[in-house]
Amino acid sequence: MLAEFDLIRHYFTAPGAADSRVALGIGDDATLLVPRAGHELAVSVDTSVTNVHFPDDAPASAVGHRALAVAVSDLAAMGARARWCWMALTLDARRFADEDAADAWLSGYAQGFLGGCAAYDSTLVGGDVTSGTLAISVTVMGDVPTGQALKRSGAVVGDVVAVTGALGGGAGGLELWQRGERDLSHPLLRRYLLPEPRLEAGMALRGLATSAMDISDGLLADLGHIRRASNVDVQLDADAVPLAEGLTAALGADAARRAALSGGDDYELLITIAPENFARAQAALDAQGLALSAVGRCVAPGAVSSGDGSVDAAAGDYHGWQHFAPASATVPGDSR
Ligand SMILES: Nc1ncnc2c1ncn2[C@@H]1O[C@H](COP(=O)(O)OP(=O)(O)O)[C@@H](O)[C@H]1O
Ligand SMILES: Cc1ncc(C[n+]2csc(CCOP(=O)(O)OP(=O)(O)O)c2C)c(N)n1
Ligand SMILES: [Mg+2]
Repeated sequence: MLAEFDLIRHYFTAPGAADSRVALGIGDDATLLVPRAGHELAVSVDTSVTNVHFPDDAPASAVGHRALAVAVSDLAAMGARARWCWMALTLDARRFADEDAADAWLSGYAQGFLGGCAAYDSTLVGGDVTSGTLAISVTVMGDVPTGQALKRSGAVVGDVVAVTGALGGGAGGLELWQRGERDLSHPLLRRYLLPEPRLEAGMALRGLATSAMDISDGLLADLGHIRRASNVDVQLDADAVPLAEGLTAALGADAARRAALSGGDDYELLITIAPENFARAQAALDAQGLALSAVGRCVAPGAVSSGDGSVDAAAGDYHGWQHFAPASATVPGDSR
């Protein structure tokens, strides 16, 4: 096994053009960056842990891609452009004791991670390597013209609630993986293991969406964040939620609906937008080959009869992902 520093140099020195806004990159105690004038920096960190966020036996390249993509998704949700990332990698010393196995895994992982960096225009500028349970913590930094970031707090009564793409594919892919499906070209497996952050969509929605977030925990749970931050309620039309390709065929109608409403791992954008701007936003995303579907309306707090009434009766016992929920607990997705 290579020493930490050799490992970093060997696997994680990204090729490509030097980034003129990196005054000092990998190799010193800290990174020095030159922010763009007239922009705010958007910064976020997300951790991916083996057997919590991805299966232990997932292909290494997918693990690398996914760890970056889910972190970059938070920049997309802010309407920011990706710029830089830091990757803190914890490797299981026992699993990586065999040199060939370690090399195979790290090569695949680096290919997935650095491929994502190239695709999202995010330069790897630092990180950390430690031993322990396999986990990856990715910090992303992006920029957005001052005042134009899409927050969770801007929704107002009357806004349309909309989602990009289709939902349920993340949870559907996880279910298929657990059933033994291993063909990474399967659309549902791709949605789970190779999600694509909606960066271009987020940028196109600047000045149009009144609020935005990415769907990581499940639509119902994540809607709760916008409701709380914006002090609105949401009348959701659960039947209007677009289902991922092949989801109903793979899971059946009930489980497909549950996956789309509360499965999580979709990394689509959830937005609110004034009705008069909806068609313009839809056209902008259509030009990117991405659907924008209206799934509900923002209403005054309390205007819907009860917690589950804000969704519809059939969704009442659905819940979103919670890291510390006991296995038997049901947590209403739209509870505050
Ligand atoms: N350990 C922590 N310390 C400080 N802030 C945290 C911590 N964990 C989460 N947060 C903050 O709480 C908010 C919600 O976090 P999270 O649910 O992980 O958001 P997301 O789904 O966008 O990743 C974010 O603003 C995040 O920065
Ligand atoms: C092996 C495995 N089991 C279960 C899941 C489901 N899952 C784990 S974490 C999570 C929610 C998203 O992760 P979180 O750490 O909450 O991300 P954040 O909201 O901070 O972006 C989901 C749906 C999964 N992705 N992989
Ligand atoms: Mg997070």
